[in-house]
Amino acid sequence: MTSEFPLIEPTWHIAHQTAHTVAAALHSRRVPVADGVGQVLATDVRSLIDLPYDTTSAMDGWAVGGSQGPWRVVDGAALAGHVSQVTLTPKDAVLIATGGVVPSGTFGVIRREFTEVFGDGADSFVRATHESEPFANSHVRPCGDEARRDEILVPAGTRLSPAHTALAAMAGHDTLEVRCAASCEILVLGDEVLRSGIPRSGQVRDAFEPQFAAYAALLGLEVSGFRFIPDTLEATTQALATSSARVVISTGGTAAGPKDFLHTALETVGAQMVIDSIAMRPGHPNLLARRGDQFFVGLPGNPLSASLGGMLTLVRPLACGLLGMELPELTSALTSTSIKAPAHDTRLVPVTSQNRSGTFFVTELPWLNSGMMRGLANADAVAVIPPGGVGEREVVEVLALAW
Ligand SMILES: Nc1nc2c(c(=O)[nH]1)N[C@H]1C(S)=C(S)[C@@H](COP(=O)(O)OP(=O)(O)OC[C@H]3O[C@@H](n4cnc5c(N)ncnc54)[C@H](O)[C@@H]3O)O[C@H]1N2
Ligand code: MOO
Repeated sequence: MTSEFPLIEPTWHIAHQTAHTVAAALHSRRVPVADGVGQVLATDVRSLIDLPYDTTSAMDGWAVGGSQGPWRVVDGAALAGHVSQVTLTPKDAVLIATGGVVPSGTFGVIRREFTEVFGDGADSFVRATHESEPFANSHVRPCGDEARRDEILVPAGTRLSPAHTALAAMAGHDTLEVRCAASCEILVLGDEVLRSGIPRSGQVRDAFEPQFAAYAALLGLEVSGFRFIPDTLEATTQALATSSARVVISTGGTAAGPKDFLHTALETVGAQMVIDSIAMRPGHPNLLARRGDQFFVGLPGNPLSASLGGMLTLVRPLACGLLGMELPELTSALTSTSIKAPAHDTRLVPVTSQNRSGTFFVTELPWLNSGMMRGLANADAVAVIPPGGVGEREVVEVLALAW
């Protein structure tokens, strides 16, 4: 059987899509509902009840049986947590609390401050003091108003927010089925990288340790380790061979320089190339390889190339695929000025975006050399510029940042 891989220098769109397609969703596990926040839902959450379960009052006041008062006060107050057994006739009223189940025969509820009670004992009456209430079903929250039993409330593949877990609990769930996290290890290759202090001639401050563990976590990966690897074939091979993480991200060593060993090391450990460089700038040398169900993503040493070509183009869709989430969506915007791109490569461009009367305009930032981070640090989105570039006020695709 011949494999469709490796893809050598595919287009940016194919690389982005392929990194998602090759990842099969991981197993799932059951967690208490509150622990679901931040996790990715593995199965749809359906309502286990008609929500709300009861027809209740939205106000403290009086449930009345008809539109015309005064109404005689009857016993059997409908307080929250207590179901009144009363059946109201059109001339009856019963005390009701917010959240109380409305008795049968209720025409509507009048809030307490819009009423007056007169008489005493068995001859107590209530009258309305404002014309606005009651009306049919005033302040009544009908059963099933928010959802019907079995209705899908949160679809599988959603990263759960606090509001999602609250909704799931209100719909009767104690536990939720969420995706197991994909473990991830980050290997920083290179002799010249300095982990702290002021870089001197021949050195660069490492751009990856300060961002990638948190960045990978934002993508839903569970970072199990971070290792700095010297620039030798042995050390690189050894690092790849000993990593048991599901996703191994390396930085540096992707090009053809005298100390760029990544391709050879990947071959030595038996990894099969899936994507070998991408027709994009910056980020051309990014690669994706796999060994069984383990993925290796090789990012270039240049910080912007690693962020745009590696994290945004390969690692994010891969993480989404492993977590059973959709491929990150591309939206569209208009360019506020022309943006250049090479004749045969897609260019990823950090931009700022402005909403002008409902239309989004994107503007290219300065500082976009592949060794820089200042442009991306000031961006709120990334524009995907097709080969050849675009003019002013042209439609372009836009990717949201992960943060
Ligand atoms: N002859 C060729 N040379 C290069 C090519 C090519 O096709 N042919 N491609 C260029 C492109 S494009 C890129 S991108 C880089 C890729 O470089 P590598 O992945 O091999 O990475 P290094 O050579 O190790 O480093 C490149 C650059 O990045 C700096 N770096 C490395 N690690 C870090 C770090 N942790 N933090 C900050 N900066 C880092 C390093 O000092 C270099 O300046 O290759 C081009 N060359
Ligand atoms: O791909 Mo390199 O990132 O153009 O500098």
